[in-house]
Amino acid sequence: MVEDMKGKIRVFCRIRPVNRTEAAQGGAIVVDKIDEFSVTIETPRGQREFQFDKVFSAEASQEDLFHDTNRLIQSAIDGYNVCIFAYGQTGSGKTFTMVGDKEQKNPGIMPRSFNAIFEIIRENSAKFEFKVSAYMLELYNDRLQDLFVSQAGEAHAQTQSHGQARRVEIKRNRKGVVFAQGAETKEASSAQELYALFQQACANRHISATKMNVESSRSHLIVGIRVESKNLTNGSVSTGKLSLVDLAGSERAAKTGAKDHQLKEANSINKSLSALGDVISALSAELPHVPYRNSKLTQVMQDSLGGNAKTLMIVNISPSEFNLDETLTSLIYATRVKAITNNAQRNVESKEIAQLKEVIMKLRSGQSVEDEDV
Ligand SMILES: Nc1ncnc2c1ncn2[C@@H]1O[C@H](COP(=O)(O)OP(=O)(O)OP(=O)(O)O)[C@@H](O)[C@H]1O
Repeated sequence: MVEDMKGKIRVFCRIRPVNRTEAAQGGAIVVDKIDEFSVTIETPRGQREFQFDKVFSAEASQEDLFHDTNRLIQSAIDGYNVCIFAYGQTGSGKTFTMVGDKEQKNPGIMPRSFNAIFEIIRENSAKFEFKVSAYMLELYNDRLQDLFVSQAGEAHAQTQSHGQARRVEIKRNRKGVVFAQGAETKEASSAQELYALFQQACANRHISATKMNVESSRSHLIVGIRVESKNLTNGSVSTGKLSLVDLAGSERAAKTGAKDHQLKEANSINKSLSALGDVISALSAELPHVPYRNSKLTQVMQDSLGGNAKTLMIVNISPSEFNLDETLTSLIYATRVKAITNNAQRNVESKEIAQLKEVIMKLRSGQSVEDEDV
């Protein structure tokens, strides 16, 4: 059974507090939240106003933001394909929003989602049986890295298997849901376990960044959580996916003074983000061809943009005059995303289909099948 729900991608705008560099420069504050849905920006050519599904001021807490995000976690458990992603220039607060601060005094959407998933599971455990599994990837210079495979481990595996590192490839199933073929998927039975997996992934991300002598925030971080729930009354099985994406910064190379490998990296980030921009333009203009295949990032996000997902974009911006150009660009970009329509579908299979799939799995793995299995 598939339940359809057409809807626009929702876009939140979050303004971060003025930082020390900006304060030291003494630049003016040019961004203002004028009501719950509107933000203005003072440009040399006059004031411009932008509307979003919600605007969060610099005073908004992580709880405030999650309060408005929480419903999507329930949707993922109900069998929808959900994507939440943060977009914005470097230092605009994407990682703060998605992950939180380093000490986790102010956890962001990812750790809060882990807790919320298992809270909902606990509340429904009398009627449903749940299975939660996750994959965690980073995308750097258009290369996908499985964050459950440590760099050191991979180097070892490469020598062991004559240089054959496992490749992660982005594929789509019959229903158009994206999955990462070749990526390790790990099960978690509590929020703590899921968070421990996330920490392991972050540690591997850090190792890989150090080896390449780059900041880990120069890569895109993709966390995919699959929630399978079996209705104990009628045996139907629903499968939802929650994708949480912390994109790399969107600033121009010229301003940051990037050189050599930094330039290559900035170009690659710009390439993937501009491919994302092209996809967004094509979708918002309802063009017949959408160039998803132009980068790995757009392939990863294919089902979240114009696909079958319920998607939320959080555009993070700086309030300061110093970042005026980038902020304006981000706001224009986010406005285009708002125009994209997705067709959210709930993935539920009847008891009979779920049983048949189990039988096929057993047969494929060489197990015997009993009469009562069919
Ligand atoms: N809403 C906020 N409240 C308090 N501090 C914030 C907020 N947003 C961002 N910060 C702080 O600003 C700094 C930069 O934020 P963050 O690292 O999240 O930016 P980013 O957009 O992820 O940058 P990059 O693209 O380089 O990864 C961090 O020290 C972060 O803790």
